[in-house]
Amino acid sequence: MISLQRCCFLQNTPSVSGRPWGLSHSERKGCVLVKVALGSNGRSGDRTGSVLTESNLKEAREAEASVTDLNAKSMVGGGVEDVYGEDTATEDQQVTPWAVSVASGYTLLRDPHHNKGLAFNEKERDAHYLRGLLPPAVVSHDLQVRKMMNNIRQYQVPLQKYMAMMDLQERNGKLFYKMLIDHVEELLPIVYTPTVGEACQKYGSIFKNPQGLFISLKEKGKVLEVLRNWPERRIQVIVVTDGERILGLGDLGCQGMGIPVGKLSLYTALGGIRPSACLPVTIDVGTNNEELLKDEFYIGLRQRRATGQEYAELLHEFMTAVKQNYGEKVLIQFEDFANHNAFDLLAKYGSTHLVFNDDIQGTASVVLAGLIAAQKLVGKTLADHTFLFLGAGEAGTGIAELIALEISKQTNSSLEDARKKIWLVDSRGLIVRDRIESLQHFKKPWAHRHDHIKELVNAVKAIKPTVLIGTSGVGRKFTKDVVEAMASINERPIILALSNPTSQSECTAEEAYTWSQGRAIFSSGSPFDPVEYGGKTFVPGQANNAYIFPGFGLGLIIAGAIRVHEDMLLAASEALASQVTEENFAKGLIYPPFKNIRKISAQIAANVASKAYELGLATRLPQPENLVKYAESCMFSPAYRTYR
Ligand SMILES: NC(=O)C1=CN([C@@H]2O[C@H](COP(=O)(O)OP(=O)(O)OC[C@H]3O[C@@H](n4cnc5c(N)ncnc54)[C@H](OP(=O)(O)O)[C@@H]3O)[C@@H](O)[C@H]2O)C=CC1
Ligand SMILES: CC(=O)C(=O)O
Ligand SMILES: [Mg+2]
Repeated sequence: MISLQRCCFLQNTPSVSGRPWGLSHSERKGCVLVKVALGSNGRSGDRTGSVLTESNLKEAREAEASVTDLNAKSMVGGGVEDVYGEDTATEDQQVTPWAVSVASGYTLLRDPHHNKGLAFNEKERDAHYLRGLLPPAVVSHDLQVRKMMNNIRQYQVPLQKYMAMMDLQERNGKLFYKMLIDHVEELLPIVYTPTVGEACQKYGSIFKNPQGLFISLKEKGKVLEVLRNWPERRIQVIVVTDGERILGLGDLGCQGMGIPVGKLSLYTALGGIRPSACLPVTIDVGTNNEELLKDEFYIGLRQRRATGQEYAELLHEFMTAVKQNYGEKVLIQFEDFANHNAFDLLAKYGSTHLVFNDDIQGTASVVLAGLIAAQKLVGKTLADHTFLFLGAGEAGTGIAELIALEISKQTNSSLEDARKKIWLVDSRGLIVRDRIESLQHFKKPWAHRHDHIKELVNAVKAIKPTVLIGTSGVGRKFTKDVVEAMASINERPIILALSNPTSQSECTAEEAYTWSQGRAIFSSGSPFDPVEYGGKTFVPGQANNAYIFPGFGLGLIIAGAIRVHEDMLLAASEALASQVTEENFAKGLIYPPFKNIRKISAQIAANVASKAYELGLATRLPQPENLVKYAESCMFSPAYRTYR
């Protein structure tokens, strides 16, 4: 049967009568209703497949005709009859949420997947009932980008730029992605760190339309149904957070949604995954953030975080439902979970699902790439270095473990031996053997024999690291003393201040270069502008997992990988390191610029896919001959399509 009661989008509906929207103009006249074929259980049928068939089209037309009749009752005396009862409706009066679904005319202009705005050509304006809905000018995609960039640049406040970009994403997806691809270095700090951090802090106030799925404790027992409410069926990548450790900003509860949304827009712009294949998810189990719990604009569950069995059950239901709904090969990226859950989730689902923890694994891969590249600048192999971390959580121990793995492979030594050159400091000081009993499990491998040291500067003086890495989530911990100590030990100290957003960075680029008299090789998690020091310009690099996860995910997808393996992380690091050019090295950079990121992502994807084939974890057979070309050919293009 045809129902007027349910809302669904027909933009993916295969053409009926050769037209993309299914109904003729006369059929659409006054069209304001959704036409959804209901299954026997009353649920809508395949919402992305052929919703309208020839047999139910007749019914749809009849249904529409009855509405056209209603619309015809416009009153002559200036008023229009309130046929929908909108003027008289009150909250306690039950009404049906009728909605529009046909992607042509006014609706087409509001469909972000197909809207082209002023770029609709004359023929399309005729064929798709756009006449009068647009001003006469027809402009190119490029001009649209120039205009939007001009608009965005007028805003002084980064959050305004962020909101303008989110509005654009909802209005015209292809324009959003073209802008992001063409101006990646300028826009990355807006849609991603640091601005996305502020957006999450204020997400309740700026929230307009759902950009992803919210799965809260209220949905326990119904997660599969919730997944089915998402309009797209062919999901390939899910980024999921529970909002407990959003960047270095702590527990932002449900408002962490900005992170999966931002990460997935990078999956598309940087890694070429189709936007419709991306699903942002926030699991809401409450928040321990008292300010948010008191905030009238907070959009999440107003309760303290569920833990233990209640937490585990919701997560398990989600993981099971994802596999059931999207199959074995959907990639689930865990993002910004607190470390007391992150390691356990990765271990629990690593053998049953295609899962990847970006904070543990993606960060590790990007830092290892930078260190491999840095060999050219400092003339040392990885095994020649001594590493000291401030912060021994997901990022810190994740990076440490991958460095140790690479050293052990390079030197043919055991992992235990390789770990000996790596030291970590947490909030209580240097991690040493005496503390082993009280350490969380992921810190234990790093508890080497040494006297207890509380202060970082003293740890630097005692351990004499050649590489100092900040993963504490706490800003300004690389003080003048600390940087000067690094500079007194090393001709070219490697200093990576990875914590995000900028406010949490362990030091600024200016501090690193100034306090080391311009000798530091510096990169940070959030971007810093170039710095003038001693008559020279220093260009800081950005050590951010955004270099890795888009290409990594693309590699898994093109190979049809079913599991993530640590050797794939090493393969991604090698690919990224190999993209650093002599020109980059000459500027002191250990990462290539983001402006070439799609090319870089294709290289990473090819290396990761190749490793998946080698490990027998790939299911897409036969293996494409040229994986780089294949990866490039699979990438989403933001070019407009021409409509019949
Ligand atoms: N650049 C990038 O690509 C990435 C950056 N990050 C950033 O790294 C930061 C940390 O993330 P993550 O590892 O997941 O967080 P975790 O919470 O897992 O780890 C934080 C670690 O820092 C330690 N710490 C906290 N305060 C201090 C302090 N004052 N002195 C010394 N150590 C301290 C904690 O110690 P204790 O264990 O004692 O509490 C803990 O070991 C965040 O800001 C995040 O944004 C994360 C992933 C990627
Ligand atoms: C970059 C990132 O993943 C983080 O800061 O958490
Ligand atoms: Mg993260």
